[in-house]
Amino acid sequence: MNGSGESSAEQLLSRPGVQRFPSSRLDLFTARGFLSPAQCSALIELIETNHRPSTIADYNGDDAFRTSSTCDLPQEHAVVAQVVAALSSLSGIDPAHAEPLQGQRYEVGQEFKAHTDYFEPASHDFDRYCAVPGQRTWTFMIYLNEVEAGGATRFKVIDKLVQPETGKLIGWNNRKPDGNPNPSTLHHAMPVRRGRKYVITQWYRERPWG
Ligand SMILES: O=C(O)CCC(=O)C(=O)O
Ligand SMILES: [Fe+2]
Repeated sequence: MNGSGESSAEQLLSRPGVQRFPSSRLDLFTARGFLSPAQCSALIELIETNHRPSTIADYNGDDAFRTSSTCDLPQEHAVVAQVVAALSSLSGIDPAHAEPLQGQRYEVGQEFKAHTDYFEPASHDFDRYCAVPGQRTWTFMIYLNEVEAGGATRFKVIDKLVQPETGKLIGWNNRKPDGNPNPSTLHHAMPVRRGRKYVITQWYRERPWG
């Protein structure tokens, strides 16, 4: 178990079904069927019963930048505990470094415009978000359903589009090999055009969450 919030290609690829996207600019991995349809429906139910408008760190003046709803998933719920443990076992990262697992719901027209998950080191809010747990290291996101139309995650710099699929995981390293934030992780949750989209996200930090 890794105590620095760090995973690796070797660790992730040791699990059957994990694939690496070929790119020298970014460490990006996918795994289909990481969660079962039953686990996905249980998580959708939790998101449906407890969500609020999403927010962003470092507000940029665009009220339409992130229009989804967010759910702080209850850690004591069995399926949430299972997912946290499964992601820790996949990544090799100590769950103490995990932020609380979050769910997102996107309705038709909702999106999260192009952004990176790390906090800008020079930003106003850096200390507020990172003083205790440090920077975000890895992101793991799981799609909980098939969206009728739209809702893909687009990695603009490497020109990769990931389509939502029940139980499919994507994960990436937010830093470059030298440890600095990697701008090639820029991604856009494209607007849903028909249906709804549900995802959960696990962000890991350099130090224990708290
Ligand atoms: O919903 C997606 O496809 C991406 C979500 C995302 O990038 C985020 O919540 O940081
Ligand atoms: Fe993101």
